[in-house]
Amino acid sequence: MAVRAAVAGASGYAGGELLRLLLVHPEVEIGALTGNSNAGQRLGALQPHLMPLADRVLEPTTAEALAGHDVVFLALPHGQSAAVAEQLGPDVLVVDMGADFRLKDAGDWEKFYGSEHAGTWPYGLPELPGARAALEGSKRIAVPGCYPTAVSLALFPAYAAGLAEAEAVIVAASGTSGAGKAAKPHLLGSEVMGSMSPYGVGGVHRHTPEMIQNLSAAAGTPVTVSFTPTLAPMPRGILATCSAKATDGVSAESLRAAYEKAYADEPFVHLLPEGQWPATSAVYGSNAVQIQVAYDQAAGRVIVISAIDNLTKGTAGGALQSMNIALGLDEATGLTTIGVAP
Ligand SMILES: NC(=O)C1=CN([C@@H]2O[C@H](COP(=O)(O)OP(=O)(O)OC[C@H]3O[C@@H](n4cnc5c(N)ncnc54)[C@H](OP(=O)(O)O)[C@@H]3O)[C@@H](O)[C@H]2O)C=CC1
Ligand SMILES: CC(=O)N[C@@H](CCC(=O)OP(=O)(O)O)C(=O)O
Repeated sequence: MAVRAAVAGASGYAGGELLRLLLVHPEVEIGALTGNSNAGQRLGALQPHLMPLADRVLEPTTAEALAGHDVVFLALPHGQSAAVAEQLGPDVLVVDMGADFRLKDAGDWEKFYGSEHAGTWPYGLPELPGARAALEGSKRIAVPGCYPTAVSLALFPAYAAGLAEAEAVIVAASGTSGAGKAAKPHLLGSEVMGSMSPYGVGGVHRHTPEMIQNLSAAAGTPVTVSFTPTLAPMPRGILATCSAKATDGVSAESLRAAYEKAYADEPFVHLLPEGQWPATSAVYGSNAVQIQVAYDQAAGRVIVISAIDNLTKGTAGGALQSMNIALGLDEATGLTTIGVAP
């Protein structure tokens, strides 16, 4: 019997990417599609690439519209999910692609998001230690942020293997779709084209506590994170350059061995052959993660570089991968590691 899925926020980038994937998921039937300011519009006018759904009309995002489904995906701005989720009942699988339920520490939430903490749900990054067990059979899933996905997958094996000191420095570039569809002055084509620029500098980006949460759990001790995001002139993709001081005795061989072991059986994470470097173009439109490691002996630092598609593994693909686990389906159902190139 098909899994009936509703998508709230179907007019946005994350909702659109999710629908692109759901349309080819063999176990899913697409139910209600909701929006906010675009309620009443044809989906074809908003997401012209989703041809089979072109004549579907968006409903307002209400509990009534989302009732009667096995799975409800919430692709809403952060702060909007809790009020919707609490009306959906405990038997529906609710997958929140926003930030509302990712953080464990209410103080962190209040500091970085400026509102009351709604709670903490099982975290939808299956590759992290213990994450799959928490997702199996769960009726609630918090999908990670796009940067924390790229950064946590890059660095957690080094921390879990005791190869990195508890301080990480991360500079990551994101494509502009990471910021959503709503018009913002710094995202105008004339500002973004042909230019790269930093934002959220100095420990203020709201993904910082999420990275700290994941890396500290892997290290078993608090890890400090200095995170600098940058905006790149491309529609999709994240390239994260992550480093940490190496612990005593680390070698290029021990570093590589730790990553080979961590990712040997992961269907979506590819530790690249030595000499090959991650590229956003190689993961475009796919759920794949490319990783490469290096030991900078002179600086005594572990360097790990990861590439993901922010809309796929960074949100909609990760959401679907976690849904598959929660429902007892094969984890890779409906997902591909095949990118679009050139
Ligand atoms: N873009 C990305 O790469 C990633 C996004 N996410 C998260 O996914 C969520 C959606 O992001 P994204 O798709 O990029 O954003 P968009 O701005 O592209 O889309 C936002 C969606 O939410 C709807 N919406 C806006 N305000 C409200 C409201 N008050 N109540 C109900 N619905 C509302 C919009 O409807 P309408 O258009 O009809 O007004 C639209 O469907 C966010 O929480 C984001 O942080 C997570 C990881 C990566
Ligand atoms: C390029 C860009 O602006 N990216 C967004 C991250 C998108 C995301 O993952 O947001 P949520 O945590 O709200 O889900 C940002 O830096 O705010």
